[in-house]
Amino acid sequence: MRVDVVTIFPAFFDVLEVSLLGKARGAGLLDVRVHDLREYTTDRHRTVDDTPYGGGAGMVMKPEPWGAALDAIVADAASRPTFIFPSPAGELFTQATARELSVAPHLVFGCGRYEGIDERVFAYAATLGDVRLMSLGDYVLNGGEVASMAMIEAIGRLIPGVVGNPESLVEESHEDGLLEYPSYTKPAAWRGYDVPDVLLSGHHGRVADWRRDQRVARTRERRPDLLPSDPSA
Ligand SMILES: Oc1ccccc1-c1ccno1
Repeated sequence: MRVDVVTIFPAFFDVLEVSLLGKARGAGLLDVRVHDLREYTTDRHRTVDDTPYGGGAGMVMKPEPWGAALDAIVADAASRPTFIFPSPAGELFTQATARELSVAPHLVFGCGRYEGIDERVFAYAATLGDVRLMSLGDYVLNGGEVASMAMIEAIGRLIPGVVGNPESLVEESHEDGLLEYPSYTKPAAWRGYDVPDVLLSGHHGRVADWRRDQRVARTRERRPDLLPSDPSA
C-alpha cells in the first residue's frame, strides 16, 4: 500500500519511521510519503491560508497549494487513490472502515488546519479519486495530523504481514462488535491482586468461555451501543 500525507507539519509524521509501521515500511509493505503543503505555494511567504468568504473567525486553507499537491501525487500514482480528509464533519471512522481501507492500493491523507480546507478542493479531488471525509469522534482537534496518524496506524496494522502474528488481530476490541477481554501475565499474585483462577487452570475450554463472558460483560457495561438492540437478533 502507498500512503501519501499532505500537511504543513511534515515532521509530525517522523514517528512513522519507528515501531510496527517503520518495520512495515522497511519490509516494503507500506510506502509512506509525506508532503509539505508549503512546497506547493508560489509566493515568497509560502502562504497556505486566507480569510473566509462570507466573513467569520479564523482562516481557510487556500485551494491552489492543495490542487498542486494533489496533482503532484497522482502524477506518479499507479492507481486511482482514495483521498481521506480528516474532519469533524466527516463520517465516523471505525474498525470496519479501517478494514475496508486496508485493502486499498493507495491512500492520500489531506491534513487540514485553521478553519478547514476550501470546499472546492474536495470537489477537485473527486475528479482524481474517491474522497472520504473522516471523523475519529465527536470532539474537535486543531488539525488533521493526529487523526491521520491514528487512521494510518489502524489501517496499516491490518495489512497482511505487518502484524507478526495475525492471531493477535482476532478478538481485539471492535473486530467482532465486542470489547476485548482483560489480559494478565506473571506474577500470578501482585500487591494483593491475583490473576483469576480460571486462567491458571490450563482448561482451554473454560478459559475461552470466561473470556467470552468477560467481553460481553465489558461491552454491556462500557459500550452498550455496540450490542444489538434486539437481544434475539
Ligand atoms: O477536529 C478536527 C479538525 C481537523 C481535522 C480533523 C478533526 C477531527 C475531529 C475528530 N475527528 O477529526
